[in-house]
Amino acid sequence: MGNKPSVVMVGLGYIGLPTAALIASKGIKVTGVDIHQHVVDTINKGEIHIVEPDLDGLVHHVVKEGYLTASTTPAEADVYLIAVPTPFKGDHEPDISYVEAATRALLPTLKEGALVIVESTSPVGTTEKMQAVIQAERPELNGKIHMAYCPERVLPGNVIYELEHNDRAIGGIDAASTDRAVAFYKHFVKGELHKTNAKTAEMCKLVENSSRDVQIAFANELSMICDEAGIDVWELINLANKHPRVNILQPGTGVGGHCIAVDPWFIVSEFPKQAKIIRAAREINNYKTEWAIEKVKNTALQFKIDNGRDAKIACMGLAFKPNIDDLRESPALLVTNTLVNDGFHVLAVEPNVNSHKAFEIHDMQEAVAQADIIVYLVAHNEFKDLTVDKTVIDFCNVS
Ligand SMILES: NC(=O)C1=CN([C@@H]2O[C@H](COP(=O)(O)OP(=O)(O)OC[C@H]3O[C@@H](n4cnc5c(N)ncnc54)[C@H](O)[C@@H]3O)[C@@H](O)[C@H]2O)C=CC1
Ligand SMILES: CC(=O)N[C@@H]1[C@@H](OP(=O)(O)OP(=O)(O)OC[C@H]2O[C@@H](n3ccc(=O)[nH]c3=O)[C@H](O)[C@@H]2O)O[C@H](C(=O)O)[C@@H](O)[C@@H]1O
Repeated sequence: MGNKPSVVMVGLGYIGLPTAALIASKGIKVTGVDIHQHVVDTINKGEIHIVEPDLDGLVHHVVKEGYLTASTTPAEADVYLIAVPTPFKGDHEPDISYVEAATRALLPTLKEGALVIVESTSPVGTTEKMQAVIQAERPELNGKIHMAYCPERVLPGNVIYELEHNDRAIGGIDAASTDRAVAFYKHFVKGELHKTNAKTAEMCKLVENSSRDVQIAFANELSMICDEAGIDVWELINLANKHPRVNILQPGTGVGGHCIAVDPWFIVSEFPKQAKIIRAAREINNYKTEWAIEKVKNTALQFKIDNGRDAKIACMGLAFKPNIDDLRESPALLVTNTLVNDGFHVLAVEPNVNSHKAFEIHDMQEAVAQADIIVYLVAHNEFKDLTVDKTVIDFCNVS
């Protein structure tokens, strides 16, 4: 490997594309690989298929300069990175079939001295399993390639900055692999690079997201206790956080997105007897969404008893968290969908999205004027300046 390695990035989604573009921006030749032809074609035009601030300019630049090209098949390279999906299947079992398919796709191009890095969030032991796949299919490379796991920690919406500046945990299958991977990340990461082994790095990623899930579950549990007790949970948390060693997170409509709501299950499914708090947190955060649905329904039914007609309910926000347009695994969307499907009169509002296949998206002011009940599901900035003199149900401290 010369000073600047050649790189293949397998998977060109929310993680793979920004990472490939950042590496390419350092003057390193990157081949991005994706199974979807339209993804490859879009990138080769210097355009992007996902929404992330500042990504379009970066991709346009590195494609134009010839440092990033996309393809449906891998080329031979010094370093291979894998950033394909790792969803769960069935009863919350991790599905590593995409990582295995990506690993198998690399097999024909692997050469002695190559470094293979898994970045996909993965259950503990995945990197060793992929090592076994390579050993079985290319036994002549045994002991002659390096492998490591390096999880991604970026926050959607701030990916380009965090990719470069976050610290990283890097765990090889052996010390030499760790050192190789650290040397590689030094080309484009300014954060500290912390050495460990593959299993610890795999668990580290799962633990980071589980820790946040547990902390949010505590806040959500408090919100339901306070509702029963007639206490303002936001005031309570604010007061409790004045303690020098207390830092409670914010309750909401539930926990969404395709990571924090997924990754803790990878620990629970592998360690079902031990992972009691982690499982409880997942259940509490899911229950918070059901609880919210019941609360809205009960308020609407009481409105009907009092007024002799159906309530018009403005559902304020559909995204999985504030100030983004991402609706994946969104508790707010689940609340809105459930109310619509159960026959309630819903006016859906989402300032960051123009249209939705299941229902009309209403103008914010128009919905507030028309509605009888205003339900704040996501704390979008746009909602904070609204003046509302109707019944308000606020799950996210907007009002
Ligand atoms: N999106 C996020 O904010 C974060 C995601 N992660 C993890 O990173 C991994 C990737 O996630 P995203 O980039 O969000 O997923 P994504 O769904 O946006 O992108 C994955 C890409 O991989 C492609 N792909 C699937 N199988 C392939 C194969 N065999 N060969 C080549 N390409 C293939 C898909 O077509 C897709 O374009 C997951 O494990 C996720 O949990 C980790 C931290 C943050
Ligand atoms: C430990 C951690 O902060 N992980 C990050 C997380 O990104 P994500 O955008 O999913 O996290 P988030 O901002 O906490 O939002 C998750 C969900 O939790 C909710 N949420 C968040 C904080 C809070 O106090 N209360 C609350 O209810 C949000 O509304 C949202 O529905 O998961 C990412 C991932 O793994 O994909 C990871 O890279 C990010 O660094």
